[in-house]
Amino acid sequence: MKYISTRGQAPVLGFCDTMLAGLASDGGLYVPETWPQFSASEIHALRGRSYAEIAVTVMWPFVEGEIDRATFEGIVAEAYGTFRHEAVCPLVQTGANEFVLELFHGPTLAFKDVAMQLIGRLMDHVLAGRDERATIVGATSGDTGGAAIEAFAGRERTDIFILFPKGRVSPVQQRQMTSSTEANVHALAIEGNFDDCQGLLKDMFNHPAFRQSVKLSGVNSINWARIMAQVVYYFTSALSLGAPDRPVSFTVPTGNFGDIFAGHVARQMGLPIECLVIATNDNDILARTLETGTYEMRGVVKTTSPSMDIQVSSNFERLLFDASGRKAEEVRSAMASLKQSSRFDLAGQTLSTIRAGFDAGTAHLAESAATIREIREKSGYLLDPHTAVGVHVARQKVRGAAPMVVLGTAHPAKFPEAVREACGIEPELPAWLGDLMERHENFTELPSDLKIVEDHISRHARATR
Ligand SMILES: Cc1ncc(COP(=O)(O)O)c(C=O)c1O
Ligand SMILES: N[C@@H](CCOP(=O)(O)O)C(=O)O
Repeated sequence: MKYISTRGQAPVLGFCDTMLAGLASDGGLYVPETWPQFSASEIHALRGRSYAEIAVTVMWPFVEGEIDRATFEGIVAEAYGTFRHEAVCPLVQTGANEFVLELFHGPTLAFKDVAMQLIGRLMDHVLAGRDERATIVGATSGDTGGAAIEAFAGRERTDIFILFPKGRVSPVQQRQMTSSTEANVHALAIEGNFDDCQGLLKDMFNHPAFRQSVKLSGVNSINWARIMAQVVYYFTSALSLGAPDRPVSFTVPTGNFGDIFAGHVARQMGLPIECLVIATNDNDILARTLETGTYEMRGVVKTTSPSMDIQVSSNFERLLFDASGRKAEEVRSAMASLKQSSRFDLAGQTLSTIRAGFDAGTAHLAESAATIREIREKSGYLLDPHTAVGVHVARQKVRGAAPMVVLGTAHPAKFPEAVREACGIEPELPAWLGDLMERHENFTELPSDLKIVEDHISRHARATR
């Protein structure tokens, strides 16, 4: 498979170079040249297979020709062997026709583990084959950082620097990022919000001298490999609920639009998905965009679902590209307008295409707290505040007979305060993470200043030596 940039002005790359590049050199995001197709009978044949087997089949067209099949199978089996549930991503029924897809059985209790556990191993494999090193820089609103650190800690060929917004992540999320004892891990607390961290990251990618000198690579969902790994659980869950004979809908708690874009990819590949519902918290830029046709940034509001406190939703660019009929000039003009005036208008046809496949809704603070309480009372199930945003929105959007799957993006114990305030119960960390909050913290505080952050990374990255 070859990969092209959404802005149409970067070199066409194979899978390994796309994964190592992270962001395209023209500032765009890489997407596959075409969507692989799975027929109904090919999807049917996946029924009853293990998560790892389905993962290999679904991802193979994206990596074929670049990684040997047996090696890929070994890497996938090892990655999902780290999950503490035999099904890897199990489904739990929470309502009459409503299910939560638990994506938080990995090492850091967040859906990010699904992709990170794979990418850490894939990158190692590719870098070893080339005898190269890389410097991974990531921006996080809380969960990506912990999952990336867990996946890359102690790896010989990479150093990892994670930029997180100081004071805006939960204490559990912070400790997951700051308590590693490995020398290749660097947690950086940035004065600002997640958008500032992501802005710094994109500026580093758009700075060729720095990018080259540290051999910059990224593991945010701007990296295609992240999306590829997340496509798999749409297949596994839909299969469990009767696909391909019965369509399924998904509601996805959304911030950077990576997780829901993976659902779009699954649908483009042939999985019968009726509707993809975007669920936002009070940072509702995407819900407003679908309603008004204008993507317009406002300030970031602090909520109880901090990982979704985002305004610049990077992967929306990938959807824009696809929904416009893959017109790179339309994407370039939208992104130029966003940079200049913090807004852009969607072209009429692009907006209609998006509205045909997606719906969107918002859960305000009190609504997500009420949802945690209500589900706990009625079914005994404890939601984290991000998943609660999803369940609240899903319940406003139910239509037709298709089962509604809400993506359960984090374990409630990552956000004990918000859960306790909502329903009076303080969720506990699993025993194997029981000492997390006693572990020693190690991080560096930096201002939101590109030069200062780049200098810090250059001084500590081994790839520069
Ligand atoms: C717990 C949780 N839920 C939802 C999201 C939103 O996912 P995405 O950024 O892929 O839209 C995130 C962050 O990415 C998260 O950490
Ligand atoms: N919510 C995310 C923000 C970054 O998202 P990513 O999917 O692009 O890595 C987080 O938890 O950091």
